[in-house]
Amino acid sequence: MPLIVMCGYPSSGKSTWARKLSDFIKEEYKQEAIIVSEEALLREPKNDILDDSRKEKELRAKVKSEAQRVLNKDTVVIIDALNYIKGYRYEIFCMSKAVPTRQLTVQCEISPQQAWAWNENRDVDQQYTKTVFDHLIDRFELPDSQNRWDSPYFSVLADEELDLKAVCASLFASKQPKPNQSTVNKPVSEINFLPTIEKVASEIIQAIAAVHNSDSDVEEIEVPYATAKIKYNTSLSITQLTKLKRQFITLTKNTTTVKKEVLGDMFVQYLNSQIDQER
Ligand SMILES: Nc1ncnc2c1ncn2[C@@H]1O[C@H](COP(=O)(O)OP(=O)(O)OP(=O)(O)O)[C@@H](O)[C@H]1O
Repeated sequence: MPLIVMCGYPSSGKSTWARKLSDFIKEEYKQEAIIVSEEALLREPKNDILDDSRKEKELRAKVKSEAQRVLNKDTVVIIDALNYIKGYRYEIFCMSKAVPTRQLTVQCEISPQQAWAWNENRDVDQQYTKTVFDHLIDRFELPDSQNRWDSPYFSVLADEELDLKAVCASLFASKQPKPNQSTVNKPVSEINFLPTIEKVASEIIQAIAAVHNSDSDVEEIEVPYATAKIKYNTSLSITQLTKLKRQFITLTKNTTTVKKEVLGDMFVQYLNSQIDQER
C-alpha cells in the first residue's frame, strides 16, 4: 500500500498532520496506516543527534530501514521525519518503486519564524536548540512538485487545514501497474535486469572516469543512456562511484515497473543526489 512522506522544517507540524492522516485513513478507508516516526527511533536527545552529522546519518538510515521493513502491499506507511535531503527522498522513492507502491509527499509549509514560535511553545525536552534549528533550516532542500520523487505533492500552511480527502484520493486512486502487464517497453525485470543495469551503470561510470582522468575543468558531464547530466564532483573517487552503483542496483533490482529507457536517467539522478549529500 502507498507511502506518505512527510516533510517540513523542524517543529512545523509534521507529527500533528501524520497522526490526523493516519486517523482519517483508518476511519474513512478502514486501512491500517503505520507511522514510522523519527522521534520514536531516537536513542539520545534529538539535539545531540542532529548536531552530529554521523549520528544524524545513522538516524536517517534507521528511519529508512524501518519504513522498508513495514512497507508492503497491504499497509499505508507514513514517514514522519524531517526528510529534508533531496537525495534521501529520492532513495525513499526508489524503495517504493521496488515494492512497487505509490508514494506522495506532504509538506508542512510554514515559515522558519512560525516554526521557531511553535518550537518555543513545546515542552522543553522536545524543543530544538537555536543552533540545531538554524542549521536544519539552512540545509533544508525543499520538495519540488516537478521532481518525480516529490510528486504527487501536497502542502499545508500554518493557518490552514490539510485537505485530507484530496491526499487520500490521490493515494488510493491510481492503481499500480501490474508487474506482468504487457507494455510496449518491457519492464527491465523481464529483459534480464541485472546485465542491463550493470551495463548501463558501468558505462555511465566509465564516462565519468574519462573526465576524472582528463583533469578537465567541467561542472557537468554528459553520459550515455541519460538525458540528465552528472554534476561533477572531483572529490568522489571511482571506488566510491562503484560503491554507489552497487547500492543503486540493490535499491532497484526488485523493481518491476522501470523501463530500460529510464534506467540511465534514474542512475544519474541517484548519483547526483549522492553527490549533493557529499557537498
Ligand atoms: N497548526 C498548528 N497551530 C499551532 N500549533 C501547532 C500547529 N501544528 C503543530 N503545532 C504545535 O507545534 C509543535 C510541533 O508540532 P509537531 O510535533 O507536529 O511538529 P513536527 O514538525 O513533527 O516536529 P519535529 O520536527 O520535532 O518532528 C507542537 O507543540 C504542536 O502542538
